[in-house]
Amino acid sequence: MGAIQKEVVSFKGVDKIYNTGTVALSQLDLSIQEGEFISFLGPSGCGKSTALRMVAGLSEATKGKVEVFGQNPKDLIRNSNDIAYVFQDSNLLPWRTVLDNVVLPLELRGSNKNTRKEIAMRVLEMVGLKDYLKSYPRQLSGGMKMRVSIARALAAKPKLLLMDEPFAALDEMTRQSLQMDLLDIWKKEHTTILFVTHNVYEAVYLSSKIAVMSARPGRLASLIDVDLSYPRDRVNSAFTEYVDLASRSLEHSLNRKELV
Ligand SMILES: Nc1ncnc2c1ncn2[C@@H]1O[C@H](COP(=O)(O)OP(=O)(O)OP(=O)(O)O)[C@@H](O)[C@H]1O
Repeated sequence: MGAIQKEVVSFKGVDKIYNTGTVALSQLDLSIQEGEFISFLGPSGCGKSTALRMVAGLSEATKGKVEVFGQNPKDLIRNSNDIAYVFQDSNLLPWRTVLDNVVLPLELRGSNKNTRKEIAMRVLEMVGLKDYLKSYPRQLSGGMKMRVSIARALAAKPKLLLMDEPFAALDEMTRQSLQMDLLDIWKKEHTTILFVTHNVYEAVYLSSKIAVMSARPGRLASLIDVDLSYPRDRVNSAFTEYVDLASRSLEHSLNRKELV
């Protein structure tokens, strides 16, 4: 008998119309369960970031409802550390060391100095940077900065990690190495991850589920369960089949070609 799954995020009939008149999302319905690694895959401008921002309580639905752990995301963000957000840019404070950047969210929550350091060491070890505590962001490569950013997000032990194209600016080797580490972290921390990408290979490599979005206004074009064990082999034929499936679904959603 399977374990009972708990709903982490729900979009119910969500529309988002910006005050410029842009319809970013239309009738988005989606339920995300605890422990899932779900990717939003879609063309540029289809509303992926808009959807993520709503989950983070940074933007509100024009119509419909977004809930996280059954609550309004704005309230949840205000009252808990349950949600953390990692952006494409690492957003580190240049005048703070690696350690001081990572402890920042804990500092803001008022936890004591020893606890902060202990937690920071743990998460920096997880991302392979425990020897860089005293370095400044300018002394790090792009991949290392992103690792610090991920460590900072993990420091508050979030139950839900939101990631908006975090590896988009990195070279392919660095991207692949961070993808592997992220999967290890996901397994270790038992967190739920909502990941935005427009890279089909990245979505198939990482996700337990892929939400393919259609071109603007963004709707859910299809939901793909990626039934492959981890770690995944990028040259395996089953992997390639999922890449084909997701690519065709994307193409279909752009109305360029009908599904065969
Ligand atoms: N604050 C805003 N005000 C007005 N329009 C906006 C705002 N934010 C986003 N949009 C518009 O809403 C649409 C969806 O944007 P969004 O950033 O969510 O797409 P996306 O799928 O994440 O794109 P990309 O992959 O290029 O980052 C776009 O047409 C964008 O121009």
